[in-house]
Amino acid sequence: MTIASTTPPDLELVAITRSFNDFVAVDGINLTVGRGEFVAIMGPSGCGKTTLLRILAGLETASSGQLHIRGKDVSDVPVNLRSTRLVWQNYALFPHLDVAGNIAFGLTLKPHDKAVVAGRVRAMAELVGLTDLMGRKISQLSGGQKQRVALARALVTEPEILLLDEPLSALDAHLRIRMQGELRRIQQQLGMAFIYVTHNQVEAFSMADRVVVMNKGKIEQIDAPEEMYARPKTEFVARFVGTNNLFAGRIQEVAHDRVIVHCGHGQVEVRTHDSPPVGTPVFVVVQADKLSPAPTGVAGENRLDATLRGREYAGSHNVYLLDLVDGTEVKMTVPQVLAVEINRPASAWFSPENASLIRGAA
Ligand SMILES: Nc1ncnc2c1ncn2[C@@H]1O[C@H](COP(=O)(O)OP(=O)(O)OP(=O)(O)O)[C@@H](O)[C@H]1O
Repeated sequence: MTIASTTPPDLELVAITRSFNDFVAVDGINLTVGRGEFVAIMGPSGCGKTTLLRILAGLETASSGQLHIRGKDVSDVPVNLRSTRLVWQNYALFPHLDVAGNIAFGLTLKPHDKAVVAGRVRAMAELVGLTDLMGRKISQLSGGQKQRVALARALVTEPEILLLDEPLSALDAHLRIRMQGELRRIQQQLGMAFIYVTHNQVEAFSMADRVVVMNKGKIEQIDAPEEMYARPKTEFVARFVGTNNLFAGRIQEVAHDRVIVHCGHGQVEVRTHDSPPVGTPVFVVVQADKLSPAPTGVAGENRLDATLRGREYAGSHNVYLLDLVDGTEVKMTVPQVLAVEINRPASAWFSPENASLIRGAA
């Protein structure tokens, strides 16, 4: 008889909650992170991202719930014995030590053979691209180089999971994009799970295998970036992620995959096999880049007759702000400049295939 061996996930959170007096900062979080997965956590300021990361690092204790790393309950394991390491934006490097000394620091906390330390430091320096700077003082490094040192110092201890709290936010836009690619390469090379807290959606969506959106201490949605972007599941996520338009209405008719929604400005058709029943309040969600200018005076499906309120020039595209008759504000993103004046009528339309439904408030 053979016993099936199952590999436990790198991380498993079960109903993790953290309260500060009466205030619940992290509220019943359930999350499983598979082996070597890159998970980004996003959410507005104060939603509990950092508190959650600190609980994983052992810097904060959960009020209740269970925390397993590779199948072991580590809820009571102190920070210095956790197999997690935290990297954050204020590198917290030692100015009196050089690059090599900073990287080696993590290893000096436990007894290690000198040759082993030197070998591991060299390997980490190579991994993060610091080999030529080992003798430099920290004050002689750029922001990007300092972040590499902080990363190497965390990785040299061979954690099972790396936790990153806004690690790139102190870098300029150009360097940030470069470091995003570097971080992803390092993560894949090591096959290590990364839990990455960021305010930056582009960063989260371009790097992560899955994105977690938090709101008021709870998880709103966990999904692959493409899925989260194309099919937000709650009103909060639809408003938080990307540039979505939301039209409030009620399901009026359902016929196979053809769903008619009665909205404040008129009827909208959506193609979906997954419609709630007639009468249900919903939001029709359409991304701003799925709207196109509609010719004037031509009737058509999902036509939005509006007034142009403004235009924002965004380099590669233009964002047009439209007001519908019921006051709903709409954003339309198009590459071209339209021949329409502010405060004059403008029309847009979208295909029923490019709209999705989420449940609205009852
Ligand atoms: N030690 C503490 N005592 C009391 N309240 C706290 C404490 N630590 C955090 N909080 C509160 O818990 C909530 C969540 O804070 P947290 O730092 O986790 O949010 P965040 O999502 O990381 O925010 P930001 O994006 O601004 O860093 C906030 O309202 C914060 O004020």
